[in-house]
Amino acid sequence: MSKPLLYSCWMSSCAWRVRIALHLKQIDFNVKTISILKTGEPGDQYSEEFEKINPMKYIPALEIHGHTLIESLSIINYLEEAYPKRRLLPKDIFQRTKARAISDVICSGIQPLQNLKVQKFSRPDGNLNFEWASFWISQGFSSLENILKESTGDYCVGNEITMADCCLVPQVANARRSSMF
Ligand SMILES: O=C(O)/C=C/C(=O)CC(=O)CC(=O)O
Repeated sequence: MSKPLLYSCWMSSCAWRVRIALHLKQIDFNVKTISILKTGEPGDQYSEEFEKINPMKYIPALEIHGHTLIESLSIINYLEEAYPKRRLLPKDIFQRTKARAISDVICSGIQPLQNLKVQKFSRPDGNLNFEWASFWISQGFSSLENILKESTGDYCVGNEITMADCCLVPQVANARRSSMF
């Protein structure tokens, strides 16, 4: 079998979630870089070639076993089912639901509000809008802190790494990049 191929970019928090999951599950993979932010020209996610990979024009996408998977959480859920060895969801059903909920909060409630295209659309000059990004990340993190108070141990949910941690770490990096800290 050829190695899985991840369409990724160093600055993409969405792709980073999947990179963490692949590494935790010790799955060897190749990377095809999609530069999502370029000066003076559209990022590679807008190329005709990449639109065929993911019509949403977002990374990540993962080519694996002859299939192309999109959306970071769907990909992580696939990895969890296909490669159960190093679990990313707790055994307990309520802990599992918490891990999924925290992942959803980050992936649906925080990150999309500071996506590159959203930041650019929020300014008349079409440049990145760090003030906008910081505002929404800060709002989201305030709520997330309260959610984590109920679930956290060494990690987001209890004392085992879960998919919630795969989502949190890259989001903290996004916050740093938007000069929140
Ligand atoms: O906003 C865009 O044009 C593209 C976004 C993505 O490809 C998703 C992504 O990686 C967003 C991020 O984590 O920065």
